[in-house]
Amino acid sequence: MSSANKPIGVAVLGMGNVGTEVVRILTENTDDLRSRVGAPLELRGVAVRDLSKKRPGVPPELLTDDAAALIDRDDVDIVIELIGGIEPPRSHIRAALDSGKSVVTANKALLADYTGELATAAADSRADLYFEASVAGAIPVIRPLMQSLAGDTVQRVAGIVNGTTNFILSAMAETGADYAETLAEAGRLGYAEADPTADVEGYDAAAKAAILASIAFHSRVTAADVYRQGISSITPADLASAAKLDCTIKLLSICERIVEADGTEQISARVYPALIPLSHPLAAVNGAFNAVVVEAENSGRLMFYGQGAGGAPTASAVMGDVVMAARNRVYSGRGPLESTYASLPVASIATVGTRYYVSMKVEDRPGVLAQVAGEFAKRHIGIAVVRQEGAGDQAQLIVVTHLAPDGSLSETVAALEDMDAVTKISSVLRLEGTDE
Ligand SMILES: NC(=O)C1=CN([C@@H]2O[C@H](COP(=O)(O)OP(=O)(O)OC[C@H]3O[C@@H](n4cnc5c(N)ncnc54)[C@H](O)[C@@H]3O)[C@@H](O)[C@H]2O)C=CC1
Ligand SMILES: N[C@@H](CC=O)C(=O)O
Ligand code: NA
Repeated sequence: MSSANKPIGVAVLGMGNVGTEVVRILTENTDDLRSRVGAPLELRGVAVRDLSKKRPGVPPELLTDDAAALIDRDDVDIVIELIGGIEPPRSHIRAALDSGKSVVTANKALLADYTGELATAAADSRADLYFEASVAGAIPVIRPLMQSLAGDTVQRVAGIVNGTTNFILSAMAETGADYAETLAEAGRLGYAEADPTADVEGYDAAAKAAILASIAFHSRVTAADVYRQGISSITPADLASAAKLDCTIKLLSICERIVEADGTEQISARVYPALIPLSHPLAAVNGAFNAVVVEAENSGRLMFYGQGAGGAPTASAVMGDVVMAARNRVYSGRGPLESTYASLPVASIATVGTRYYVSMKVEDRPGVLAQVAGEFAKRHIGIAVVRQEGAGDQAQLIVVTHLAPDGSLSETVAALEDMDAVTKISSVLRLEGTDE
């Protein structure tokens, strides 16, 4: 048998939402995959946690609960990690890479903090580490950033990168659906993480922002570098208020190159729910769909859109990586290596400027509006819109600002909280996607 025909042995770790679909594609599409790779892709085994669970369509002799032994087999060339979380995936991936096996993973939580370690292990043993599925599910975004845009200078990567929260916010905005029920449905549909706190508190989107920023800006950004705020405090009242301003609310992930007047550069990486105008392209991204807008110096603006979560869409991205890794083994190629030469520092959120929406309960009496406006004016924050909703005890004052530094806005909110006439700060949200 020539080396071009030698089978490539594949091991799958984890058979949940994504693993089940990957095993299905590997077993259903063997002929096409063989033609595309240039050699048969042979499934050697599937590591699962519970051997007693029925797995229709999977030959029982392929199932094992000993992932380490499966990885160690001589006839395994590519390890597909779909367990999720830090351990045991980190140890399994290290074991595979250290022994020269290629790894494909969808594990953004792990990559956000350990890409450095894993990429070094891959480089040392000349193995490949692919992770297209880790950001925005089916949407090709890692490969475009790492390869297609490798000759350009990326300025901004921003968008919606968490399907679960987008599914929840879309349902709340469209039908007034209940937050908890919609989250449970996202779990049933295979969108949510094993612990959905990762989704709703923005950890998942922050991990993805860290991965995107690292690649886009050739630097090492970890999850802890990303400013993060989730959607658990967004209320139906916020969405209704946003609608009155011709806006909707989306959980945004924003990675930007900040260039100071003296030419020094920093990265801003942040995740938060924000109002965006209904006319903005991201406002039309609903359900578990994701969209990523990339702006680079020479390419201009590029928009990537598609299914950001779910078993089959995510498996599509995993399988694209598996074919790449397999071809590299057949034809002695190499996948792209980590690039961190720029080592740009990450800016503090306090220095980042955005527009704000502040909603507060105030006493309904003369002079309050002037007092509130005065606190914004003291810190040189311009007000674009002031609106009162309701009256008496229910009076709600909405203030939308012009561009303001995060630090000044935080000081203003603290001062408003101290005012007798302000009984409650109901929400402080950012407003993105407008011209100023
Ligand atoms: N579900 C989705 O839409 C997407 C998921 N991902 C990522 O893909 C990975 C897998 O996600 P899902 O399939 O949704 O998770 P899941 O929780 O449905 O599946 C994980 C599976 O791994 C099994 N498992 C746990 N410990 C194990 C062990 N020690 N050995 C073998 N199996 C073990 C669990 O029993 C479970 O069946 C995660 O890293 C997730 O963040 C990435 C993009 C989208
Ligand atoms: N839980 C994640 C799954 C895909 O990455 C999400 O909802 O986006
Ligand atoms: Na992707």
